[in-house]
Amino acid sequence: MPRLAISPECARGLRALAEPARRDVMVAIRRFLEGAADGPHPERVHGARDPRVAMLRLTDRHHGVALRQRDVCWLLTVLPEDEALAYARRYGFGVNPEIGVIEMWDAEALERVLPALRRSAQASERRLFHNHCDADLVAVGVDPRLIPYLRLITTETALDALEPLLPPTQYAPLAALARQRSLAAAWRTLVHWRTTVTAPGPIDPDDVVAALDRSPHRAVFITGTDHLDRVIDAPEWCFFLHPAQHRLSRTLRYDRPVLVTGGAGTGKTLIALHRAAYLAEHGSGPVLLVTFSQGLSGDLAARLDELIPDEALRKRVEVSNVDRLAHRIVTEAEGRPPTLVDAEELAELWRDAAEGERHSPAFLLREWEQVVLAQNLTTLDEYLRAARPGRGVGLDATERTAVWRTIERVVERLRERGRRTLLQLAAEASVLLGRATGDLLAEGGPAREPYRHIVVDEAQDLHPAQWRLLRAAVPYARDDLFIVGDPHQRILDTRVPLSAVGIDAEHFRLEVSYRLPAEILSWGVRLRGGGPADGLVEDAHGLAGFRADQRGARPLVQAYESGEAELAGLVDRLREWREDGVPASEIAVAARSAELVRRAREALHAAGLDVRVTSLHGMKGLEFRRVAVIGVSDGIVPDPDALTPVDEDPAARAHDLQRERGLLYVACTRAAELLYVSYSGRASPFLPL
Ligand SMILES: Nc1ncnc2c1ncn2[C@@H]1O[C@H](COP(=O)(O)OP(=O)(O)OP(=O)(O)O)[C@@H](O)[C@H]1O
Repeated sequence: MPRLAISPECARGLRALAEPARRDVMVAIRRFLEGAADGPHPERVHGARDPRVAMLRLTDRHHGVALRQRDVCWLLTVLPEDEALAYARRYGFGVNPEIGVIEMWDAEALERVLPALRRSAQASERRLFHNHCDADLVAVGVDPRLIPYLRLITTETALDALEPLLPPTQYAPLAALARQRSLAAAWRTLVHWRTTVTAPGPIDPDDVVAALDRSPHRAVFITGTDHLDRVIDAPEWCFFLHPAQHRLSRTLRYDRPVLVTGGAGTGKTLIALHRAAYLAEHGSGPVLLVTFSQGLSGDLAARLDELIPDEALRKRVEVSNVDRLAHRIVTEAEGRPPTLVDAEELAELWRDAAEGERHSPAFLLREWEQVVLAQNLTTLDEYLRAARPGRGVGLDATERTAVWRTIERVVERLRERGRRTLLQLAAEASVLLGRATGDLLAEGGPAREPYRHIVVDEAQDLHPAQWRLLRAAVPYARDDLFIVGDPHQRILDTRVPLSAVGIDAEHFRLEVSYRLPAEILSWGVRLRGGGPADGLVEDAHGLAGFRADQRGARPLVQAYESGEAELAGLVDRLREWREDGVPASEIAVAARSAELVRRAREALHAAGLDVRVTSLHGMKGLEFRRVAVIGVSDGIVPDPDALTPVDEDPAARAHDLQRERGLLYVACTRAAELLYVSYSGRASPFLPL
């Protein structure tokens, strides 16, 4: 029986085929897979650059192009006959001598540029790689067949011009070698492309099958006809992970908690989903996949359904958000659901309590959440001795005592009314779990943590009380916590390093955004400011190195005379997008103020444009092809009501500004294709010039 592997390009092409051609092609591929005597057979292609290239006559019109070795056929594409023939003759194939992954390059185009390379080499004495012998180049993974071309290259610009013709695993080390002139730097670029943690064993450059096994981002081996249908029908991210994504999500075991950070669109959520799926299959108990909000957990659950079609396996993963988890644990312990206080009532309680006090209600609320609840302080004595990280105004012992008394009054009022905040619930739930575990451990019984593995998405916004809850909900054991997040996308005030909540995590960083075109990414980085963002990790990194592989349109920033003109401009813009054929579900509009959200919704609804219109907060974690962010005007962004007065607490104000900036950055980086930003009057001070 032949073995079939499918490339992501092939899966994409098959998905795009119109019916009935698609159905007929799929029937033929199934027959090939089943080894049917009258099914398609690989045929040699005359004039192919690689003798292993074969053609499969799938239907009268469509032919498959494959690379064949032994019983394996790696199906690269399905095209009309002429195009398939041209494709088959065009590409060269190899196995990276250093990391053993499969490589494919545009050999025909390279041959076409050869005369130009020769001419420029004749005109210049300089050779870009003159310092490196052939063995050096092979040591950083260069295919020996490409070396004659490299010897003609005179400048970095000439090398960059060849990038589209070379496999990325050839271009990346060469570019590093040209820029940094160091073999170690060149070699390091290759490590990103390894799909396993450990280096592969000896590499046979002629063994295509072994190379395909090492390249799950380029080839999925099909196990049967049902699997074939799934690989073609499911979204690409379900089967084809980029090497770092694959490596991180499918590592056999982690002995310590893991933290993966990376900029917008680097695939953190996909990694979290794949890790959860991996743990469902290979882990040793119930898995919790947890995120920040209820809306996001709904989205995660739907994506996990796509990733794990097997119902029994899917049931091993519970998808939730931290608030819901806390609520459930408290409900179970108390036998009835706790009553939550709403924001208005809480604000009123703080207003009453602060009357006649030195500090404002907002200051006191922050002190409660960021110092008292964050450190789980339960007595005045503990509070008097506590550090107050992130708080800009010092408090002496007398002031602390007064603040503590005020906080106590509010907590007491809440207790009297039988109401609690979500953070209080998280704190109580972690105590409840700790108690259960402690008791059982004391008896020498099994641990009572409800989960064996926890995977956390959007980790940057979790409060220390929530971290304590998660820590208490899973035993200290291998593969306990797998955490993904981006400190630059923080939209709340928590900036806690994991080490401060007892999580000693091994840290990995992702650098390539697969969502953003380079133009939106670099604009976004200017908006956000590339400096380090604190939280999650102790040694905060900036956004240096964060990059995108794809190019696209620059963000369009549009100024208007008035709010009305801005809304009219939005309606025109969205009409255009719909006329371009973009489905309404792939468009989102966001604004900072609830009033603007309401007005935009009305204007768009009246124009028959029913797209998602939401607050900047509501954009967190989502993705759309086209995004419009409106009302990015001075006086709206940052929201003046969300800023602490500078004379009250300058540090808190600086944090507020950073949070508001992060919020705008999050909304703008949801756009995978086009970003439109508008304002009326003066532009927001956050907008890059
Ligand atoms: N392996 C992949 N296959 C297909 N698409 C991918 C892959 N990796 C990333 N992408 C694209 O990049 C997008 C971003 O992935 P994901 O949402 O996991 O990133 P993220 O790092 O969680 O983003 P953010 O932090 O901005 O929410 C995906 O929705 C998808 O469009």
